[in-house]
Amino acid sequence: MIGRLNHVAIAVPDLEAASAQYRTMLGADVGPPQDEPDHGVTVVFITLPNTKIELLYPLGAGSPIHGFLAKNPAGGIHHICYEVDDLLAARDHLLAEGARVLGDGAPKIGAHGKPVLFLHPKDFNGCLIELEQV
Ligand SMILES: C[C@@H](C(=O)O)C(=O)SCCNC(=O)CCNC(=O)[C@H](O)C(C)(C)COP(=O)(O)OP(=O)(O)OC[C@H]1O[C@@H](n2cnc3c(N)ncnc32)[C@H](O)[C@@H]1OP(=O)(O)O
Ligand SMILES: [Co+2]
Repeated sequence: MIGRLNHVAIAVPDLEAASAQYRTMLGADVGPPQDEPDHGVTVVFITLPNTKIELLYPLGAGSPIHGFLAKNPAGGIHHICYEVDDLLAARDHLLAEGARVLGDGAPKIGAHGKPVLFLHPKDFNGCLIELEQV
């Protein structure tokens, strides 16, 4: 069911510093900050030859990454995103298997303009999973 790795997301305490570090120290192709108010985050995408890195910074008081950054003040890997062909079929399969789909179960439009869903980290070995329909 899951296909390619779309991105690995890293929550960071300073988006500008992290962007500059990837650009100058690691020599990466770093995009501009992009506010995602529906998701409560500002994101910066870094394009690698085989996948993307998503730097995450909280946006607004209700950001879902506030708790994570409080527990990990230096930042840390926040989620990984796998591509799927049919997000609703994937969701229904996962629910039938007993996995928890976060939020109300309805896909939201993600940072790439495609529908996304998140799966509870406690159901997947401590790793928050995002599924993106491609
Ligand atoms: C723009 C878009 C895109 O790419 O298109 C994005 O990625 S938006 C990316 C941001 N959006 C999201 O993350 C949406 C889905 N996320 C959520 O709904 C939330 O962040 C939850 C995953 C439910 C966590 O919420 P919250 O931190 O309030 O819950 P909590 O403190 O009660 O945490 C429950 C337990 O899960 C752990 N926990 C929390 N966040 C975690 C993470 N990212 N990875 C692994 N474990 C995590 C906590 O340490 C805690 O474990 P212990 O009990 O053992 O201490
Ligand atoms: Co993401």
